[in-house]
Amino acid sequence: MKPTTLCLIINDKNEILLGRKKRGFGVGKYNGFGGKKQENETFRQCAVREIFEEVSLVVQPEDLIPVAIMNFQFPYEEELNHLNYTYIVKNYEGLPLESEEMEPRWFAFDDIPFETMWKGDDMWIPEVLKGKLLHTLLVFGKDNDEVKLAENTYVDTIEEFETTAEIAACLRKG
Ligand SMILES: Nc1nc2c([nH]c(=O)n2[C@H]2C[C@H](O)[C@@H](COP(=O)(O)OP(=O)(O)OP(=O)(O)O)O2)c(=O)[nH]1
Repeated sequence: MKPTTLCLIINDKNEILLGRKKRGFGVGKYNGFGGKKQENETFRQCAVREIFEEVSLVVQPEDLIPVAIMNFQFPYEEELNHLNYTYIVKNYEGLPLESEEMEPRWFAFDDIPFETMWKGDDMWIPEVLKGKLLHTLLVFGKDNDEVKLAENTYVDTIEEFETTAEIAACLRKG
């Protein structure tokens, strides 16, 4: 199960920065910024690196606010399964720039383009934007697109671990 990160960047006008993915898995969809964690880095370091690579913003690891542990399950293509830390980011330096991977755009919270995003996003992103902390399970169908099961568990804190085994154990506890 691969470890990944996802970052929802928010400005002081209460807009969210999303990127339209230009290539690879999820191409064409708007999403937060993030990707696979490398072995030599922590989840927070991964998030900081991915934000810089994908949209040229500089974020300090301590300015990442963990808001969800996402369990993305693809039963028809299990190598796509991933456990993910999602962060909200309110402190960043620089201006968002388009990269080879992402074309960024700010959206008002009531204008998030869920119709051009991953299908389950409308059931959990609004919750974390409201300040809720979540453990979320999303199970995708045969086309790796349709959502077969979506389950939010509301939690009091997001515990941070560095191995997928520890994260999986934490999710089993609820
Ligand atoms: N918002 C959202 N993102 C999803 C969902 N399902 C899903 O796989 N993703 C995203 C999260 C990750 O950015 C990506 C899968 O991880 P990945 O590491 O293979 O893809 P990537 O191309 O973004 O990563 P990388 O090459 O930059 O490391 O897909 C979903 O339901 N909602």
